[in-house]
Amino acid sequence: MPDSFLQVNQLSAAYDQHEVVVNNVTFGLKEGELACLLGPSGCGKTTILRAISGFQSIRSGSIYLDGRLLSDAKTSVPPERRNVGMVFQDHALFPHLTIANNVGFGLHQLARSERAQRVDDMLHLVGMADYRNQYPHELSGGQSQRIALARALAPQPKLLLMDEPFSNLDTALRETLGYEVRSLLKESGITAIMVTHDQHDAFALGDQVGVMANGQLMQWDSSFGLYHAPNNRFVANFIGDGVFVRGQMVEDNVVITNFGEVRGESVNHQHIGKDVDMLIRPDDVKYAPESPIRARVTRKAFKGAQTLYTIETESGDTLLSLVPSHDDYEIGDVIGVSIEADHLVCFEQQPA
Ligand SMILES: Nc1ncnc2c1ncn2[C@@H]1O[C@H](COP(=O)(O)OP(=O)(O)OP(=O)(O)O)[C@@H](O)[C@H]1O
Repeated sequence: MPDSFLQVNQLSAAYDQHEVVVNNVTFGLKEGELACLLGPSGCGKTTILRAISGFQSIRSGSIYLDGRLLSDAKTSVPPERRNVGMVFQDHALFPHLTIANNVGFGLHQLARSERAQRVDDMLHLVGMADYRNQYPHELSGGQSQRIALARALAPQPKLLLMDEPFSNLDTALRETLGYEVRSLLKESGITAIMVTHDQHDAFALGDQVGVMANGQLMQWDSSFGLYHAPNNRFVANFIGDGVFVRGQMVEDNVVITNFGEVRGESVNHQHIGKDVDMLIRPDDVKYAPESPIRARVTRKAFKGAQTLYTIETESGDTLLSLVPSHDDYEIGDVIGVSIEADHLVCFEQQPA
């Protein structure tokens, strides 16, 4: 039985005779939540959306929406009966229809006056009411994406799927539009999944984020959980910056490294007494002039408010350190740092 509003259970999917491209994926989404699917190109994100929308049959597993079975190995409710809306990367607006007719396109079942009212509501919702009589070629990329969103929301779907909706937009616009879309979905209580390549988008927008690799879901968690408690090396490497240092977990919350003891709350306890590779994030490495841990700056990347330094400790370990950019150091400078890791993220040590 489904536990969540959208429940995807052990989903596997393949194209024709090809091997599976989505492998045993399970996740649940509560009503009104926005999830982001994140992962490298070709890892199966779009295929999951296609399976949920009904354009892709599934090999095994099941998909339930609001308690209703949409897909399993034997069942496939047709896309138009799923009550699922889609927004694509390229907007896919109909060029020969006005903006109003684009938005009203999926509303043929409504009476004319009701349809006009719904179109009007949707155009107001996305702040595009003044454009109703214009044509898609007269709109900017961001405006087109708003219309694509209005069109997908017009039939009042139970679930909205968005496949890289901002990828053709410049950084400033994608950020603004991202927040707009999130608040709009929250206001309307719409449950949604957004596929993205961009972890900043995923972190900023998703209530839940799924990280995928090679057709598998590596972790389904909050952004905080993915960053601070990645449950495998792939997620640790893929999410955020960081380096692995070698050490030994001597107690639950203590790892001894070549440059000293690091304390923090352990997120994987099974390594006590073992050699480990420990993840250290740049925000764990604080500038501390008096600290006995001395390190030489080997690289710097100015990021505006902060500078990301690559540093090498006297013990020969490489670390990253994020320092407010008011403190400016040159390559070759030796600085003091302290390691303040709230969480100890350790994995079984790999051969050097
Ligand atoms: N129509 C198809 N026929 C055969 N294989 C396909 C088809 N569409 C996608 N694939 C393959 O399925 C795998 C997953 O593709 P999918 O589009 O789901 O990945 P993705 O994570 O969305 O990638 P991207 O981020 O590049 O869009 C890839 O290896 C891809 O080559």
